[in-house]
Amino acid sequence: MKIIVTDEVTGEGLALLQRDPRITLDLRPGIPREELLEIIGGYDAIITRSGTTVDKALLDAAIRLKVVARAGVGIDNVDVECASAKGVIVVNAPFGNTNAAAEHTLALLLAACRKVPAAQASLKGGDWKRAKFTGVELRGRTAGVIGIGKVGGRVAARLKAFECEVLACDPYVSAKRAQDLGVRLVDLDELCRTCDIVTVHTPLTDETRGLIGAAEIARMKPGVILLNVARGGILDEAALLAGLESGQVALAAVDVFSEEPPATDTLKRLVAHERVVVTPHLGANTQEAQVNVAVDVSREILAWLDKAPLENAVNLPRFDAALMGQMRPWFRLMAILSEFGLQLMKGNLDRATFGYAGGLSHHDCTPLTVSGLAALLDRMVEQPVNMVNAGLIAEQMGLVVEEHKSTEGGPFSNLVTLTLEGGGSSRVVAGTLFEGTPRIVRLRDYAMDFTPQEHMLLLHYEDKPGRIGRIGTVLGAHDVNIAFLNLGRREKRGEAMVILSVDSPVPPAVVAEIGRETEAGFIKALHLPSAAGIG
Ligand SMILES: NC(=O)c1ccc[n+]([C@@H]2O[C@H](COP(=O)([O-])OP(=O)(O)OC[C@H]3O[C@@H](n4cnc5c(N)ncnc54)[C@H](O)[C@@H]3O)[C@@H](O)[C@H]2O)c1
Ligand SMILES: O=C(O)[C@H](O)COP(=O)(O)O
Repeated sequence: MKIIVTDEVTGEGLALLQRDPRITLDLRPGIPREELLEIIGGYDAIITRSGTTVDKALLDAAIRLKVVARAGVGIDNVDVECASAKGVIVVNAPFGNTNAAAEHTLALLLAACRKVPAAQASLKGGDWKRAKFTGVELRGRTAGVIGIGKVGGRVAARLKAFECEVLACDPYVSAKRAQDLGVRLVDLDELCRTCDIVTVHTPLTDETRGLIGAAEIARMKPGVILLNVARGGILDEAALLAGLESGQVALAAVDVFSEEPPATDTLKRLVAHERVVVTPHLGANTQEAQVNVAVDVSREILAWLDKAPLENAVNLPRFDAALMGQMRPWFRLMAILSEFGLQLMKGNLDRATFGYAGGLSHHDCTPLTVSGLAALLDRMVEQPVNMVNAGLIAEQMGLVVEEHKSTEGGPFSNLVTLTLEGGGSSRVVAGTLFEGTPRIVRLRDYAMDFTPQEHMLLLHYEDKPGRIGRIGTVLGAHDVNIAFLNLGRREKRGEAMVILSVDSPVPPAVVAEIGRETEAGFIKALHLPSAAGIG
């Protein structure tokens, strides 16, 4: 696996990858965009921070790319939708820099309140001035935290330690979350009207862009203190500058900008404003956080290589790690059933129904459905399909996907049934695991029992003496060795479903000959790479 690292990601955290003989790691922090576009096609994974824009143009050029790993939490620099459509997994490190960002928020707030940067510059410049740098205290003030997720929650707790009354606005958290943090949940309007300090800690989304703009600032208390250590643009920068210039905003602290580095006139004036404390997106820049996030994304990449569950994939359906662990042995059966069913289909596939019976039905079987669907579609469409893009591709194709559950598995403690419908017909194939090995136990309405193999021959005919002998004779005459045979039928001399596994592919002419010899109503040679553990 070839991995390119395009931002400053600490080597200590990447050691896990460097030690792995399967991996070649190219450290190219700060690589110019044009050069990256030229070489990205040779890489399987990219590790970034906020400094690299992983947009459609980059993803289009990244023909080999499997994983985008963001060594940090914010993924607004990654076109996740485009990555998903291409089946590229996007992972991040959502927890590793939380504390660093929360501490930095408080560092900036205190620095702004006590005029630390200006006082330091004055002293280092040779002055000894004190009155000019008289500050304000946090104790007794009302602070409003917008977004009480991982960072905002920690900021709220720290503000309380400074004896602030803390209000929070977050429409997506439970009352219990606010209660546990000891903060009062209010709406944005009340927060704006009542707080002395307002700090934003939401992700940057269409909903939060400009969440605090001119109208909100105008509603705030004169002399309000504003902070943005989340993402540039949540706190509208032009409105903030106007608020500072009018005196409505007394102090501000900004770590993040809508354009980094800040280049527009507004941003330059904001950075230069004497009542603003600024840092160049340093919220996550602690030694601890940088090791954390680098280790976290390295683990995710190794998990991907080992086909183990990913914990922080942002565009994989989110499954509990324990559930994925339990479901993993079933993935191969899902691939086999899908491949088997699809090879029996005649027309276009309109509907795929995944049925789970017995013990399995007590679990969330979505991982199985998604992996079965991915296996189906991977054989139907040209682009690679995996659990990331399977749902999207099914939707684009107009394929109806259904899941049914029943506690009743008949003689089986667990049973998976795949029904494929299309072109006016349907195909049913069911299987289970015996001691961890996939077995097919039903074809259409015939009870069967066989371990699927790479090369198989399936026939349906009227059961008469000598037919199996003829199959053996024809195959023998063409040097095709039979490994196993299983026959399913409902009554003596009735119709029979016969499946044979053979050591080598059965040529089409031999298939036709067996069909004639046995007067088969249906005969098909099947090739199941997934049964051989391939694909
Ligand atoms: N400056 C830095 O270096 C740095 C470091 C870490 C995180 N961050 C940024 O901090 C922000 C928060 O990160 P996090 O890990 O706490 O994320 P998180 O997902 O844990 O929390 C975000 C919270 O915002 C809330 N939210 C979403 N939309 C909202 C809205 N319209 N109004 C109010 N609340 C809303 C969510 O419900 C959630 O509770 C992100 O933007 C992240 O990128 C910056
Ligand atoms: O989203 C994040 O994790 C923080 O903003 C940190 O970004 P960075 O990794 O570019 O410092």
